[in-house]
Amino acid sequence: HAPADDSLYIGLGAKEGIRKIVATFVPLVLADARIKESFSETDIKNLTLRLEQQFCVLAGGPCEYKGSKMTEVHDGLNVTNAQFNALTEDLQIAMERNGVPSRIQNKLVALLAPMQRGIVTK
Ligand code: HEM
Repeated sequence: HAPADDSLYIGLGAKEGIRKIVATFVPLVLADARIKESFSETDIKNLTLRLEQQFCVLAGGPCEYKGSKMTEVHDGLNVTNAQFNALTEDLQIAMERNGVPSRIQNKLVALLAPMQRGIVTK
């Protein structure tokens, strides 16, 4: 079969680029008054690792996501659309700060959008 399209993965800076984006993203989330409360009992090291894996897989990179299903993880957190948008905004800021072109930023955000249905429960 045809090789996987890894142009987004490359655009994000491959494994090291994704690591840096997540390393910027997580502290932004934890400082964001709109959503930080949700993460008060979260294992941040685990969250960081899972986000790296998930973004890598979504971008077409050579990774495996070994976390839980999005519906299971976020069930009971009462996540709102506004919170989903706040988190997405933080991700865009994180990508911006790491020099990711907006065309590439938009591609990752577009891949996250369909997850909204499984994450937002309120
Ligand atoms: C595109 C949107 C989102 C994505 C891709 C995403 C992705 C993830 C991933 C990969 C994990 C780790 C799963 C694991 O440990 O196995 C996680 C955990 C978590 N997410 Fe999200 N998430 C999103 C939106 C949100 C929003 C909007 C909130 C709340 C404001 C939220 C709150 C949490 C919390 C609290 C945890 C940790 C749960 C725990 O420790 O049990 N997430 N998320």
